[in-house]
Amino acid sequence: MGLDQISHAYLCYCIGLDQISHAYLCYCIGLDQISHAGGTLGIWNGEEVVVKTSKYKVVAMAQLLWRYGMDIYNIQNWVQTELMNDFMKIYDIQAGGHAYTSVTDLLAAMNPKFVDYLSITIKDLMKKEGYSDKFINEMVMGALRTNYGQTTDVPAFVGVVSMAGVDDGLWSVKGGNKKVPELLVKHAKANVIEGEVKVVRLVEEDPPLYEIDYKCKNCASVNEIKTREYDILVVAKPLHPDINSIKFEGFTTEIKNFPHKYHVLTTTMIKGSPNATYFGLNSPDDFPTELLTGSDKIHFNSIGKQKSVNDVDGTSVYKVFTNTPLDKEKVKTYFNSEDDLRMVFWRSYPEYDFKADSLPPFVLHDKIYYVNAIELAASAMEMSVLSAKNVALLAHHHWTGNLDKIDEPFDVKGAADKTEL
Ligand SMILES: CC(C)=CCC/C(C)=C/CC/C(C)=C/CSC[C@H](N)C(=O)O
Repeated sequence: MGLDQISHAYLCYCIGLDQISHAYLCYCIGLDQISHAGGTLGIWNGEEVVVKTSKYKVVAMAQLLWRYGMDIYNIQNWVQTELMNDFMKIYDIQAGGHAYTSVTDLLAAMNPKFVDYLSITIKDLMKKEGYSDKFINEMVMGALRTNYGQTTDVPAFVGVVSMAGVDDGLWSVKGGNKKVPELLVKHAKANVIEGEVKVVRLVEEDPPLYEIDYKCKNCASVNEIKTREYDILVVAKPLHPDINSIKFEGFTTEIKNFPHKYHVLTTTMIKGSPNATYFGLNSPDDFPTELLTGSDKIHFNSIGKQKSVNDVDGTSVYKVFTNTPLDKEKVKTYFNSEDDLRMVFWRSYPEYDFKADSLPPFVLHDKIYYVNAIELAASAMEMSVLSAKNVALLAHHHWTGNLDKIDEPFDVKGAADKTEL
């Protein structure tokens, strides 16, 4: 999961407080919001900024209507209203205790169309829906390059999530996204043991008993290996050969890594001033808050002006996403001055270059669960949250034998009568 600075209010839902305003819930667990309203958007085609919006919402809408016609209005009705409402059904579904063993069944419970969206590209789907090439090649491509470092050839589900990720109403968590897991751990009163799991061993079969060997982080000897026993395990790390170092031992059916590739992204944070001349702008102040790019021929994916996690102004920090490392020459091209620069290479999310019709399951073995199965449909912290809740419900139902809540199609209309968790 790539943790971006932007997130949706309903994240807070995952601690099980629902049905009231999500912003209020964030407040309840001690999370404040930072608004990103008043930001501007630009699209760079490699030669010029083809569109740059005003900080005033009405003017910005008029500018986008001028360039993209009704597509800009239709996308809001379709993604931000229609599909988002379907997506939000998951909160009623999970409040009713329903859980799913496969990603496709979980998506189908929100809207069966979401499953179809795994096997058509966003480009083809949007063409079918009547969107223009200009809109797809600039706006949809720009959103995908900034959110996933990829193009409009990705499956449509991750494509629509990406479009939701450039919505005007996004906000970020004051203090940084790290506050979310920190507070969840606190509210769950979990006993956190810091260490790196090396081996998962099946020691007894029915009911299963697992032994974990882990490299202890805070032990006197750094390389000390400790062992503990568990009845239920949750894997929340991609099972991919480049990322995973956990060995599964003693299983009759082997637990293997999955073959899907992860996208290697370079994120460079630069404290400085953008080179207005290079981008054909009058001054660095004209640089848009978020500059997207409309082609995979352009070296950078996006440049975004960052808001401090503590909501203080005037930081002049820009985040540059590139698919290859950003060298000194390119930094000089894009920026006039550079007071500080930090660069990270990381496997940020899956490479969505496959037909997503054979996704990993949520259940790897009796009472071993896999949260990361969801990110092959779409990576986002909101997706991880609902996957985590699904896995928690599955574990609870398997433990208590409440199997009729698993993989049952869900009637959203009757949801209100059924909530019981
Ligand atoms: C419209 C539909 C079907 C769903 C939208 C709900 C949703 C998951 C919104 C998240 C949008 C968002 C903030 C995306 C950011 S991109 C993800 C990021 N690169 C990551 O890997 O976490």
